[in-house]
Amino acid sequence: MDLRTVSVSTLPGVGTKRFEAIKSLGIENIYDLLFYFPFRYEDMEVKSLDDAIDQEKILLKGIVASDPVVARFGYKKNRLNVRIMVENESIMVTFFNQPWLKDKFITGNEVAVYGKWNENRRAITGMKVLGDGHAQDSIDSVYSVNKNIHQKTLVNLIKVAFDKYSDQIKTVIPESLIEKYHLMNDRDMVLGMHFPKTDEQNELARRSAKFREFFLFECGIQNMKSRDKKAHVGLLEKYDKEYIDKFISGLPFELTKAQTRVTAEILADMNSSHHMNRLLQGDVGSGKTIVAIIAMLASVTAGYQAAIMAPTEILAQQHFDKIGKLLSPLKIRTSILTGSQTKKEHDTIAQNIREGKTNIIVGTHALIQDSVQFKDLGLIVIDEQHRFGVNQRKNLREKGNNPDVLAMTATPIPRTLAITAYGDMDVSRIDELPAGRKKIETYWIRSTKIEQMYRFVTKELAKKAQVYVVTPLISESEKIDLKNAELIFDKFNELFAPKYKIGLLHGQMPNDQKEDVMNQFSHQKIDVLVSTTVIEVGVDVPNASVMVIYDANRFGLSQLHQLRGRVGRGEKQSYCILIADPKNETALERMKILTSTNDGFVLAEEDLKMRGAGDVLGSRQSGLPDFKVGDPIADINILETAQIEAEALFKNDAMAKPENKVLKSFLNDEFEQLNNFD
Ligand SMILES: Nc1ncnc2c1ncn2[C@@H]1O[C@H](COP(=O)(O)OP(=O)(O)OP(=O)(O)O)[C@@H](O)[C@H]1O
Repeated sequence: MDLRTVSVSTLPGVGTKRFEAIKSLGIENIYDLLFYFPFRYEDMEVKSLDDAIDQEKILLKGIVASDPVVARFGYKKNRLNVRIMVENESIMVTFFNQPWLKDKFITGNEVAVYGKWNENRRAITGMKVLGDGHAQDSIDSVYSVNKNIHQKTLVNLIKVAFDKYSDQIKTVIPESLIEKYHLMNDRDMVLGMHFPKTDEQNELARRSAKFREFFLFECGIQNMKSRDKKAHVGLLEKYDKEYIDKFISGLPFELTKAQTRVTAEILADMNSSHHMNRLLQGDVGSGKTIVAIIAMLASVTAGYQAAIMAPTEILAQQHFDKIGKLLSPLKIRTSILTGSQTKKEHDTIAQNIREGKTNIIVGTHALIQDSVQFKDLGLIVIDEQHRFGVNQRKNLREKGNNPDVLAMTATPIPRTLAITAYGDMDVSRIDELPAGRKKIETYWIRSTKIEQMYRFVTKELAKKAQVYVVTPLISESEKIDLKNAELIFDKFNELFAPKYKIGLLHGQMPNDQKEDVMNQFSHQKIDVLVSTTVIEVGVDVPNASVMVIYDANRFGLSQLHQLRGRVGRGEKQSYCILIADPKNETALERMKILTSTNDGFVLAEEDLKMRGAGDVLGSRQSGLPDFKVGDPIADINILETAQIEAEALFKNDAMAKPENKVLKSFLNDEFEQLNNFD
């Protein structure tokens, strides 16, 4: 019997109202109910007073030493006080608003009270009382419920369902893996998750449930990947190899080995009939842009259009300028589409794109509007892909006839994210910087020492350095940020103008002004650029060599690394000065890590540990699925094992084996849902 086809409403005691209530938790059938696991457990082991920790929960056992007294206070409130003797000490027990518990305390009887310990008063605020005989050790499961349904009701329903259907719980994980990793079968796991008798039993059940959850997820990913590969649905972009080789040898610099390798990987994908879904990862300044340009040019030589979507207008403009410089001598027609163009401009550009008059289109998310239709889109490049939501990426993909996709990111991908969020993508990595780059020297100073920074900047300016000064995000409000940037701008003017030219850049400036300031900075007409974080990603001015970041503790590690990556992009020795007054250990730790390493990978791993995946990649856009039992960061080892096993299963076509029958039919039903995961 498939428990997913048996409705919870068939259980005794579940009428229409209760069924509705339970549905509000997302539970409809017996399978859902049995796999609705507790989100935490309360340790109900009796402890000694020596183990009691202030403000933490504890279960204490003792003899009732006084008659309970219920006192009323306030409006309809009451308090029950009773003393119990625990290890020869009289402990005060208080329960709020549960006067009926009075009957549980009979002088001279043994009781166990679970509650919050107050060290100062040697007292406990009770949450639960276990009477005589019940005070043995146990573990209590705690479920996430809502106002429609009580913990107790839910637990009872799970009990009833388990008693009736436990024989029908089929184990979906292949037997060989259960043995290899010493896991529980699904029936024992369900039992150990809901009603554990010992910590060991619960521990094993949890490990099994985590493996099961990760493994099924990874099977979904593998399935998607193998479908993409098998079905010849991708575009075959037969590009002109000779032309591309010539273009590469004509570049003003030689590609690094890593750039050459990833370019070959990408071109091979494009030149095959399977669909390319590739992630290009390379640390800040490693030279991803030129690789993307080569790929786009290849697509054009194959007779297709190519598009690149950037997260900000500044970046789109920068790409457009670079592409124009390199490709217009070759008569490649390029255009740029952003949100700030007039309707007339937009319409003309969109028409050229539709009619195939434009070969390469650079844009922001304006590219995904309905009014933009391509004639024959062959390749999409998505720059800083985590800045776009899953849907935005999907929309762009749907613009052509399943075009090849190249996503780029400078965020080094910690293992967790590589396995989960990007699991269905092939990954190319640029793991070296262009020759001649020097290590950026990073210093951290407290705001009281700000004069040191001014002195340093004075010295560097005298050496013709260009300086970025990034002002903090004081609040969510752009206005306040701006005011702050203006104050700092004034200060720099006071100190350095007119000898040096100071520029100001912020998000609220009209586009053409932003462009103008950026242009002046990149042509060395501005010496110091005071900016909000609009310059965070991608901005490329190789001559700039000093980065000053105010209130650095307000930024995440990955973000600081991105900002710092705006310098050290040429051959000059570059510096980064972080101004911060860390208020706690973690903040202090972050400053220390930044000054000690330039390795984006190390920083991203640390960031992930400190802040969680959602924050590192921008919440909800991380593409990380919502796991229920496992935590992709804390349980990375289980996740990796699950990934390896799922991959092996698909690689060897082992799915056809009889031992995987249950898994296969289970997944067949689940895949529909998993396929939506982009
Ligand atoms: N092989 C190379 N040799 C020398 N310079 C290079 C090479 N490849 C790229 N560059 C230059 O290095 C700088 C950084 O390259 P690019 O802007 O592509 O970096 P990126 O990987 O996109 O970094 P970010 O993620 O910070 O935007 C550019 O000025 C680019 O022209």
